[in-house]
Amino acid sequence: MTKLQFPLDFVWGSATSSYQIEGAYDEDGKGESIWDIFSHTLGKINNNDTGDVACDHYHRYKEDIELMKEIGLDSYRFSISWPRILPNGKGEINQKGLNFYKELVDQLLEAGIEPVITLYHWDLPQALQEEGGWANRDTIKYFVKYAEVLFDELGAKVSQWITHNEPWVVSFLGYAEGEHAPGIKDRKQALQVAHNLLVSHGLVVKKFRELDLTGDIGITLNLTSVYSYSETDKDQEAAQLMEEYINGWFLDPVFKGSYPKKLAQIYENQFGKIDIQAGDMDLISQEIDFLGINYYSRALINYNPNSKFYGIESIKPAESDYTAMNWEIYPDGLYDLLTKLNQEYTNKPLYITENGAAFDDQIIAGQVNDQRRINYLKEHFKSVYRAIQDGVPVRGYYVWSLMDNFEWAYGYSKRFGLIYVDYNTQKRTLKDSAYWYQQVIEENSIGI
Ligand SMILES: OC[C@@H]1[C@@H](O)[C@H](O)[C@@H](O)c2[nH]c(CCc3ccccc3)c[n+]21
Repeated sequence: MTKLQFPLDFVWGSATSSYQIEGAYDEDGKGESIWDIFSHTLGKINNNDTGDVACDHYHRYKEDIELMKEIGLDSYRFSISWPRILPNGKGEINQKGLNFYKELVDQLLEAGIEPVITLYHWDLPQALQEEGGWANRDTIKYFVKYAEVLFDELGAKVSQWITHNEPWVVSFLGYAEGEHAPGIKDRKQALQVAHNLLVSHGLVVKKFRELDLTGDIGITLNLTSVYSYSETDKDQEAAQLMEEYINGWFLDPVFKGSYPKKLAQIYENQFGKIDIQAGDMDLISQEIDFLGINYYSRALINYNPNSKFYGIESIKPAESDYTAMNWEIYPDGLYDLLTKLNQEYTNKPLYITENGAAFDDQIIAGQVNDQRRINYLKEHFKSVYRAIQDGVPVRGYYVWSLMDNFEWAYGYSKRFGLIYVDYNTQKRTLKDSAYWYQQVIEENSIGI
């Protein structure tokens, strides 16, 4: 069997986020987040599931770290719950909340697992939402203060920081489509939110530099490879617009200091100007140390005059394979994305901060034979291998997710984990994919 050998220092990890796994939503002084409010609002989440208990990671973190050790992770990416640190988003620090993350980091380091912290993975303190949330430019300064508390407390121990997880989702699912917290449907407000998130990213990076911390800082964007369904001008124009909407809207400000021209003009014609202050774009596009990429699938686009979104229509080829999220399985898209990022945006190190798949996992006699997830991961690892061979500086890969968890509007109905969670008993069971991943990590290679 041929083995594809990864670079010696390649980082194999797995990722989670606070609201999706911690539970203890109102324990030890934690304040409410917008996701506590959203999930407690009937009809918003599948089966009216909530993150009140989730995987009870807040109490079971030691057991979960043992499982990370068993898999052999080099690194673990997790997010910090802002309202656990600052219950009102600003002001009084909740020491018990801070202690939880200090202990988590210490236990990870003791286990030889590198902690990578995401400062914001969607769980805004509800107290700030009541003042307008990310649509209010004041939230930016509270985010910087929150980051500073964590830099002061953990900066000496944590060497990799991510300012935001997927500002596109926060903006356009939270404030335009209304599918995510805070459930607002106002595309103009969503554009202001996107801008404020980017400014907050820039100011946190600036604060990180001022504190002269030893680690690296970057941002994680959900990105997809966009393809035109045909060579017709209309299809190609629609694909180009989708590229600007999904990828360019955040990649261009961060790496080029401006919004994508075509779509920015469409939005300005439709909504007027958003509030962009002098110096914002320079702040947003200041140097970062790495880019985090969350890749799941591609977008295949054709022009449809009846489409509700600027003539853009997504095509789902019948002959393709799909995950339980109905996302097309398209590993080549990861290779194409990585090479495009390196050629058109940045020579900085790239991390796959999320890639993974939900399938209808069944636990039978204490085992989960998730061969489809093994196949999915192997094919995507091969795409990363090809990109590295072509000189793209991909430094690491975090499987989404370490364990089954609260899948936002889908609640607990979608399982992405390497570890199966029985939510009635909270029993964890390593799936076949976890044992497969354990061997990949041990050998730092994949057999093809
Ligand atoms: O849906 C699986 C994961 C989430 O559980 C993570 O919290 C989130 O970072 C994340 N992002 C994506 C890709 C973008 C996306 C997010 C939500 C809904 C649809 C697409 C997939 N995922």
